[in-house]
Amino acid sequence: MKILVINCGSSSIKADVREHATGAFVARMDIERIGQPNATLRFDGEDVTTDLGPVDHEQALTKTIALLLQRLDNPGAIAGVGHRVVHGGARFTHPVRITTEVEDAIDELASLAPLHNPANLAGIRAARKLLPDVDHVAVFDTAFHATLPRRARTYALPYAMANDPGLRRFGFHGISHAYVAQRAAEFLDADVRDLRLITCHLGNGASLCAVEFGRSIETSMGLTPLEGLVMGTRTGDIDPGLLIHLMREHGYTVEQLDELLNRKSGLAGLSGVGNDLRDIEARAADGDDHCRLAIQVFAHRVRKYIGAYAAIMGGVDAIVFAGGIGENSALMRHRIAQRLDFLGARLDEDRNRELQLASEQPVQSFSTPHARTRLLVARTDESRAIAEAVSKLILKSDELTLDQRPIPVAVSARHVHLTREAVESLFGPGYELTPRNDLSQPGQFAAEETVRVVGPKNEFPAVRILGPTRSLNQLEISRTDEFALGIDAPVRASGDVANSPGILLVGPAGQVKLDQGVICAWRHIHMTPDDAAHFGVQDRDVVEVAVAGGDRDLTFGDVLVRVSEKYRLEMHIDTDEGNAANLGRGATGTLISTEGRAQLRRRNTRYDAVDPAAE
Ligand SMILES: Nc1ncnc2c1ncn2[C@@H]1O[C@H](COP(=O)(O)OP(=O)(O)O)[C@@H](O)[C@H]1O
Ligand SMILES: CC(=O)OP(=O)(O)O
Ligand SMILES: [Mg+2]
Repeated sequence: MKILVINCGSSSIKADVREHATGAFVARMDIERIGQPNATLRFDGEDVTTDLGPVDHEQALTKTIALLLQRLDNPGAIAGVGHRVVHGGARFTHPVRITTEVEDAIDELASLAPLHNPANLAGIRAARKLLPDVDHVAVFDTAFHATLPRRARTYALPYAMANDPGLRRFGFHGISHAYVAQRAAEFLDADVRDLRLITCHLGNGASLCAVEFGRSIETSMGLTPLEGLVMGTRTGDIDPGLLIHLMREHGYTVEQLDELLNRKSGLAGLSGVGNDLRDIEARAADGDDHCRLAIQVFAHRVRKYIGAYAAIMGGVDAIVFAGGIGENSALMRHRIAQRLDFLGARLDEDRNRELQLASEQPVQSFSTPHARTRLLVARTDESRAIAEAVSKLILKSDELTLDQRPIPVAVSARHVHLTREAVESLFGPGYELTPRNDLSQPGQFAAEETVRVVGPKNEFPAVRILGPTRSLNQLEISRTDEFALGIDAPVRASGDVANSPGILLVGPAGQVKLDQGVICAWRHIHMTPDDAAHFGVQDRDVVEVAVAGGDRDLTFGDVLVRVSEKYRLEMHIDTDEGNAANLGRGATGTLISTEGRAQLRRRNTRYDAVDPAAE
């Protein structure tokens, strides 16, 4: 199976055709200087370049894709196209098939990755037009960091802002960090799940990642790819007070700050000779002080982060360098890795200087033989990682696609459903409930009205009524509520109230004593027949759902599937279950397994005692 991988940068396009089983390159094409008077095209790393004239991403791809495919024996063999997308926001935590709706979502994130997402999207749109008959898959830089614990991904802003799922630290270069961590583990003959690694992706963009037992737990980029290390043209960390100062005292506008921090700073800004470290190193060797300073500030920042990440993980088994700078600059590696002996990492100067990566040796060590912490260089290969993700998704969906549609999770607080009769007894004859807000399930609403619920031990003064009225009264509470009320409620599917305990409800116009109807709701997923077909499940199946919400990942067993045309895809859990998984109320929209994808496993158990008419 051949996969075309497209990585559109702001001024470049890299397009590779890879054989998915071996990762071998079948053909490759590099286009550079897009947006300048003369963009250039080069195939298979050859020395000859062809001029393309002044082209944008779409024009460049339109002119060249056919030429690239002509270089294949069988151009029709392309099974799928993978696109690197830098910002996937809170929504995209695993690779997805691209639809127009996914394109729009990528577009909405453009302001958070101004150097990247617009270019990524231009490439996607052009490629989908040129190759309309194959699957296009977006693979996100942010996805690997979906496991960042809350303490690492939260900015210390006022709580409501800090808790906004769109205002967190996301992290980038995840495709590379994950790939490099895996390769390093193989080199060390260990399982990545047993290792604490610091991966240093030092390219034009640069970031570090603490990969603890296979998962990203801290990374240097944040909401945008601007936080953290010094980069080719980006500042990395800077006192936010400096921005306020520039705005107040020097009248900087938003556009000017964006330009300054993203495009005019970093190695290019300090050195004054551009963002290519090779040029900067050459000038520094000739005594240029600006270039020396650029190198010192860059290396100092990386060292600082390495120390921090070792502290966070309580130690480190290997520090892995990758990216154009990490793989090629022995000088920069030396500056960064010298005097790390206190961490158990002792640099071998000769090995560092002589080290050359090759395709047969994509990972090499440059620490002294018995160092406790290994120093490694690993060749990163984002396009191979993307090709693997795309082929995995295509192969999987050819079997049974169980994992693509994320399932929103809603946490239900205690509430009550009432019959028309009960509403009239509590609020007066002819009384109609007043809708307060719509619920996600079509036609359902939370009412303005509440009732007092009186249990043997305690009472709840105001329990929300959910409308419209139903054929049965039903009070849904959590296990914790049971203790408070002093009542033993069984775990039941909605509508299945036979032999459940009763309770006293009190309203402004009267009270209703229920003989039965108090249940602890059986966690369940509402879905349409289309969702059910997608997941390969039927109404009343019992499944397992893995959630990665807060920093308390959890797999829920015994989740009941409810299928109806009237439903919308959503899983309902109660407050105890939500707290156990650290899920914010209604906040976390998707279910993901520990691998970063929703997981829905069919089990043999079927539950047949539910009355389908009750809901
Ligand atoms: N031999 C080398 N010595 C020093 N720096 C190098 C060398 N080769 C590449 N680089 C640097 O690597 C950086 C580009 O890294 P790369 O990972 O290719 O960038 P991108 O993020 O655009 O993919 C540039 O700063 C370049 O100067
Ligand atoms: C996210 C990022 O900085 O990517 P790149 O290194 O390709 O600029
Ligand atoms: Mg890069």
